[in-house]
Amino acid sequence: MTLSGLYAITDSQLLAGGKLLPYVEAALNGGARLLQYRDKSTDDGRHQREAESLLELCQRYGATLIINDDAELAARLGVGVHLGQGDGSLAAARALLGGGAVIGGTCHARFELAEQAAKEGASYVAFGRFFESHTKPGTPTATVELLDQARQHLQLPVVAIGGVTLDSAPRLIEHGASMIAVIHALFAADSAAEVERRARAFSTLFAHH
Ligand SMILES: Cc1ncc(COP(=O)(O)OP(=O)(O)O)c(N)n1
Ligand SMILES: Cc1ncsc1CCOP(=O)(O)O
Ligand SMILES: [Mg+2]
Repeated sequence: MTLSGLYAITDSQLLAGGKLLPYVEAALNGGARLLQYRDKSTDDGRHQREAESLLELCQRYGATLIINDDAELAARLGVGVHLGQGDGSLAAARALLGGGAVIGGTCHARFELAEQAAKEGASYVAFGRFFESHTKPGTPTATVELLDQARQHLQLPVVAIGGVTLDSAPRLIEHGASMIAVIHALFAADSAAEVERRARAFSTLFAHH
């Protein structure tokens, strides 16, 4: 599987009212290679149902599905997981999901968290937020120097996240981000056609990398 390109992340508010599947399909049509199912509610039944539908879509498009926060749901579906600093151990997730699963870890703006994530068996590390984020304001701010440091000293693909737009993404990619994770600049759109157009524009940025 590819750990490079546009990494689309769902949002239960932006995709409410029946938009989840059509907007995600549009993002996949536009070239998103990874999809994270992120729903911060505690509705386990909905999580299970929606994640199953998203898995079916991802399989159709050859994309990789990753579940936010919940390694057990990921294990039930046989997919990957993304864990933040308070979401449980990456090593335990690796033991649960096996060697082939994509497991990502949030490292905010701290290189030593990325070194730790690598030791615990992460498949990628995520730095950010890089810019003001409507979706998750107030987290620590990362810089492109951190991306340079990761490119030089870390043997893992790097995700850049947080307020990334079509205008700001190229610089992050130039500094070594293998994936750009996006919610608002992709899914805050009036139509599925617009999501597809944006996904294609993000994906094109990776064409020469
Ligand atoms: C790709 C990616 N990077 C970072 C995050 C943030 O994870 P976390 O810090 O656990 O915050 P929540 O997303 O759980 O609110 C992410 N989800 N995905
Ligand atoms: C989940 C997360 N973690 C750090 S910033 C962020 C939100 C990313 O969403 P957006 O692309 O809308 O800023
Ligand atoms: Mg989390």
